[in-house]
Amino acid sequence: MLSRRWFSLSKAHTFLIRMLTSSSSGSQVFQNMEEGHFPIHVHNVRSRLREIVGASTNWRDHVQAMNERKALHTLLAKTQADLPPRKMKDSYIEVILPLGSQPEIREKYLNLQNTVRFGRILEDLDSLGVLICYTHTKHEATLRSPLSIVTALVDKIGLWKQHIHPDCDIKFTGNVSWVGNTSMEVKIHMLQLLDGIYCPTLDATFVMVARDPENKRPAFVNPLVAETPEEEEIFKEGEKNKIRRLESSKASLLKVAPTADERNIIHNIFLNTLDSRTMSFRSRVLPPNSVWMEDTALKSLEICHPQERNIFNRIFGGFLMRKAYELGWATAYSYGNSRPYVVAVDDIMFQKPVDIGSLLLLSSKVCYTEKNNIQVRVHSEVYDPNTRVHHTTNVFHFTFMLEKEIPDVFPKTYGESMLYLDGKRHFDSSMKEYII
Ligand SMILES: CCCCCCCCCCCCCC(=O)SCCNC(=O)CCNC(=O)[C@H](O)C(C)(C)COP(=O)(O)OP(=O)(O)OC[C@H]1O[C@@H](n2cnc3c(N)ncnc32)[C@H](O)[C@@H]1OP(=O)(O)O
Repeated sequence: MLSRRWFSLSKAHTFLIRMLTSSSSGSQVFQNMEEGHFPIHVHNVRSRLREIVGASTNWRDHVQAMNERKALHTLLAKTQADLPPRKMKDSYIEVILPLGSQPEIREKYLNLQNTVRFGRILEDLDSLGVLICYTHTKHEATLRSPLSIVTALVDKIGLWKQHIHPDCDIKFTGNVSWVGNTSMEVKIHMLQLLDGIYCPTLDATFVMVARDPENKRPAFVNPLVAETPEEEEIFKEGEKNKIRRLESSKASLLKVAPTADERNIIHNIFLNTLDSRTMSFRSRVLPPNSVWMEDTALKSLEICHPQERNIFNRIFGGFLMRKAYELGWATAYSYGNSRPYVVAVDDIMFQKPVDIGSLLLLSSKVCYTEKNNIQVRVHSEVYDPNTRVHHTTNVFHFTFMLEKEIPDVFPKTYGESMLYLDGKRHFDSSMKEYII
């Protein structure tokens, strides 16, 4: 049996979890229920989003629906100061996924190991994150929002439970936790009803960006005010997250050389994989119980049909995450020959929207291993067969844990060595918060 311990929670985070677990009915951080807000059924999240944006339910009407949105330009604020400030509780939402009380919805979420398909949870988190942002930016006077709110980044998703049960109710709670000029950080918690108590199962942090009605330019969002010291702390954490993201982007291995320690790691790998019988820098041998990174690759192709569209007639970010996750899971499974459990997802940047009709190529590799843990990277790009041009749309990072010991992965080329170091950075950052 694998053991995982809850570890290193920030003060603000501990506060939220304490509040969320304090009663069997799942008492809220905010008292919105008293003000007439009830939990939303998960099925209604998408229909609410459609209503807010005025999206078509039939693909044949999508051009007309988008044209109607153009008229909403007049509702955009000229400056952020023109928009009324919001509190954290204003965007607080609870959503119920009643896997226990409504068995008919289980099948969509079920996997062969009799647990919940994590890819489906990723989809729900993404839709909910967007709904939370629309609630924050709600304009009392208008039904339709002029904003197109898109997912820019999945900063981190961490799991506290190894199993998500397919027959127990799930509750998601979340709110906007930090706001910039046009971007919003959203924190979502997922809890599962076990023996009458909602237990923390997963925490997620997303960054969403508001754009104009045609999704062409950034648009201002309402400022956020913190009401209590706890909320101030949550807001400060959002500020720190932004700085951390900027710093790690500056230190990206695509821009700067590895650190001295990292260079040593790579050189040691190089020395350990040289054939000592030859006096050559070219002949490489794989140490026992290890695998070359190039031999871990799996690929898949998706044709992006209208069915997978989001409310802005582009491909739904949750769908992209589910597909990438499932390929990443299969990569970890075939590498380790035993069932992988997802531990963390981090730093999924949505660099470019994916158009309907695109050919989406996903390629996955094991890029770092430590004990029985595997770090998998999935690269996604769209390919235009007419021009033969490729565009990267996302890079996904998944941390898995396996029940059995696994072989070590070894990079062979310089490029693979950078993937190895990048994988190690993501793994180490996940491990700061989660002990496996
Ligand atoms: C219709 C029926 C179907 C129904 C189905 C319903 C399903 C439900 C669907 C629900 C919908 C589900 C949702 C979906 O499916 S959304 C689909 C998935 N997401 C995308 O396609 C987005 C693709 N990416 C882009 O379009 C651009 O890269 C964006 C727009 C994101 C940024 O563009 P650009 O780089 O040019 O932006 P900027 O320089 O002007 O900066 C603007 C602001 O953005 C901040 N920023 C930028 N990047 C990041 C980052 N990585 N981390 C943190 N922050 C970031 C930046 O700091 C600044 O903030 P601020 O300083 O202003 O505060």
